[in-house]
Amino acid sequence: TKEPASSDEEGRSSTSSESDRAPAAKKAKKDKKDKKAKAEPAEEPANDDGELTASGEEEEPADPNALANFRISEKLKDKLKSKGINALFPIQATTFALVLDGNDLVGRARTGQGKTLAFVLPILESLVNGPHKATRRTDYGRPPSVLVLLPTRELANQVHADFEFYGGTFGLSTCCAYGGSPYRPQENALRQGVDIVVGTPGRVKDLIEKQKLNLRCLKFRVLDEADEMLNMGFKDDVELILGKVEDVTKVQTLLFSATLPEWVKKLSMSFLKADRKTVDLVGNEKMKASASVKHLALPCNKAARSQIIPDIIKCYSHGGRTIIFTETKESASELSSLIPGSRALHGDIAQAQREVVIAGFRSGKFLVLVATNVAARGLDINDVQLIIQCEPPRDVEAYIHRSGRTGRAGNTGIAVMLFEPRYKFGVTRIERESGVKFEHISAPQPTDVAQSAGNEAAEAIASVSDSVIPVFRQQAEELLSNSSMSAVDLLAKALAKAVGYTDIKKRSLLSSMENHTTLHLQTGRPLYTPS
Ligand SMILES: Nc1ncnc2c1ncn2[C@@H]1O[C@H](COP(=O)(O)OP(=O)(O)OP(=O)(O)O)[C@@H](O)[C@H]1O
Repeated sequence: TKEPASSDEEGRSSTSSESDRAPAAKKAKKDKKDKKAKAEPAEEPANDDGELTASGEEEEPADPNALANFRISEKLKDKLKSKGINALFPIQATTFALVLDGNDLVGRARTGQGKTLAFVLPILESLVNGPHKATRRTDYGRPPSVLVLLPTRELANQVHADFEFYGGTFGLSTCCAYGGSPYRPQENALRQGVDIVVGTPGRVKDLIEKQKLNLRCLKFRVLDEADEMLNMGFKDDVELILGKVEDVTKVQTLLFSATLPEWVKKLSMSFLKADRKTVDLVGNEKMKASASVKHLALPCNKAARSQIIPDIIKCYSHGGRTIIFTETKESASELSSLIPGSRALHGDIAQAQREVVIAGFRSGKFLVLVATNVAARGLDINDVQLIIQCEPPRDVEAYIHRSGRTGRAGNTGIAVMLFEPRYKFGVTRIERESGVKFEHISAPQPTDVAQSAGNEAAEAIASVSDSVIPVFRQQAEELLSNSSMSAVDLLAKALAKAVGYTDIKKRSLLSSMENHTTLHLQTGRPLYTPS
């Protein structure tokens, strides 16, 4: 298998048939947008199996993407509403009927636009109320009806959780099959029979070869983030798994990603039916990365990274979560040891520990994750406000997916990319290939950072109980009477000390090095060099 912990996992508007064809930190205020999807062609309401209704009355009738306008059963609608989902996002609205009506599909939309539910919802409806209802097995020991392949274990877990949550409402069972975890529970579940298997290619291949996983009753196979599976060396495994399905006419194949490089196109030509549909909500638009993310570039020497990153976090994370991406596992571990309160995540960390780290980050036990590309794809974690990339990544897809961990589901976010001043061409390359227009900023100056820390300290004072006053009053009075300063100046000093400042240092605007000063020289007349 290619999944041992050592193999690092760093590793969409037109619908057509393929056969046819430093700004000041204060300025960067978080503004939550309306999460509602904007108008995309919605389907005709339909009735199915007596369970589905399409009254349109309980939703906002004006919204063509309201749940009521789709063949979604009441049970599932209730589940969606319990998560605050009242309308489909454009990628979901555009693909729903295509999948439910039995088509193979290639779906592409920018990061954070809801591609997961774009396949989860129609698959569930198809199995329970749609075309696959009649032939779906429900007996003990049944082989799965759905196989979803994803590049990383964390992502497999996340998609598994969605299928469990939404599929559970119909009594469908799901098994998550990924490497680095014991075989036994996965094999037991498969022996008893499951409806949906979500997994990473290495482990899925192993289970097939050990004859624990049988694909003969498959109705759906889904490839999510297919290009990353190629990057991680899963090409052969993916092709082998797809090739295991004997009667491809009975299987629907769905392929979703925010990026569609060449291999993915080839894959879709070889494994999807000739009359497959393509829904590409990115298309030839220049901007391939998330448009709800503010993309910033900041010059920073390698040596200054650990000094500057905490300050970037203070200025731009607005108290939310931050993910820092490094190019190597070593630098992820090293940087995390230098940034207080952060944890590392990469492919050399044991699987059980990786799960603890992700769970801790999701629940807010710690707010800064230092990760390799293992966290670049698909991860959907609430309130990630800031992404920092320590250097321009080698390929543009990595930039698009990493920066897409923020600004999800209609929210905004900030992505800061650091670069060595002498390698500025890396920024130009990402700009050219992704369509992102970076705003160039310089390192937050210590005064900016101190100011935002001071604001926090001033807010924190409100939470201090009055019980401290009698204890500290005498010192405060002595301080005031012995000093020539005003009470306000003394309080300012006390605030500074409370947030750890005894002095304000300068920082270079060019390299972010501390105690370096940037000089801007101008002459009144042209200078000619001997050359
Ligand atoms: N119709 C909807 N209304 C509101 N929120 C939604 C809707 N659909 C999905 N979401 C939420 O949007 C977030 C992003 O969804 P998802 O992870 O599927 O995005 P994605 O397109 O797969 O992104 P990526 O390319 O990064 O994997 C999730 O938190 C999801 O719950």
